[in-house]
This record gives sequence, structure tokens and C-alpha cells, in this order.
Amino acid sequence: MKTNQEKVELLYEKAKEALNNSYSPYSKFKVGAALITKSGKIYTGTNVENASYGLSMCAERIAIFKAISEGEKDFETLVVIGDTEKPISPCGACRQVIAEFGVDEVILTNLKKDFKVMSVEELLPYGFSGEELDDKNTNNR
Ligand SMILES: O=c1ccn([C@H]2C[C@H](O)[C@@H](CO)O2)c(=O)[nH]1
Ligand SMILES: [Zn+2]
Repeated sequence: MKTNQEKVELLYEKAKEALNNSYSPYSKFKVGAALITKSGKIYTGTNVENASYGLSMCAERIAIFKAISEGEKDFETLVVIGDTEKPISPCGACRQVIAEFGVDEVILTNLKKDFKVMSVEELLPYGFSGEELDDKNTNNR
């Protein structure tokens, strides 16, 4: 059984490996993410850009979409790393996607190993959720 610190260190290394795979020739801004499920599986993501800039996809959403595609939906910890002065700050779109599935903690970091641990509620206060939709449609999820 891993200690919490060992788990975070492993996720940090996986997220950094993903950052090194970043396809970001336009922004030159590399991001990596590593998501661990409650069952202990790890899914990584990096940002993938496109010549048509708006088609680019963030590291966080790729990690989450990979996990969902593999049938996982119970998430424990998401680590996000950027080559940033302070721990990276996920974009609004990623915050919304993170909130959709939930995760116990989001750990934001950088190559210098500054850490900021946040809850989904702290990342996206008063966010929009599917509960609002349930009022209009009883069988939409
Ligand atoms: O948390 C973040 C912030 C930005 N990006 C990507 C999107 C784009 O490729 C580049 C610059 O915005 O960084 C991420 O992947 N995650
Ligand atoms: Zn994003």
C-alpha cells in the first residue's frame, strides 16, 4: 500500500512525463496531467494543439476523457503540472469538466515542485451542474 506522499510523487512523475510529450508548437506552453482512479489506475494527458488554434485540447481534459473512455468514473486525485512560475491554474473549460465527474483533490504544481491543493468547489465556485438540467428532463444522464 502506497502512502499518500508516494502516490502524489508517482502522479507528479507521470504528469511530468506527459508534459514532456506536449504537442504545443504554437503556444510553446507545455502542460501535463495525471489522474488516479479510486481503483488505483492512472491516466495521463498532455495538451495537443492544432494549426487551427481553437481545436487545441488541454492536458486535464485529455486525461479525464481517456479515463472515461476506459470505463472509469470514480476519481481520487488529479495532478496538473505546467512550466509556470506558480502552480499552474487550469482554464475554465477544464474546471467545468473536472466538476462534471468530481475528484477528491486537485493538486496544481510546476517544475519547481511548488504545490497547491484544491477542491473542485474551490476551483469552480457556484459552478453550473447537471442538477439544473434535471428540473427540465428527468432522464438525461
Ligand atoms: O491548465 C491548462 C492551461 C493551458 N493548457 C494548454 C492549452 C494550450 O495548448 C496551451 C496554452 O494555453 O496550454 C492546458 O493544457 N492546461
Ligand atoms: Zn483547460
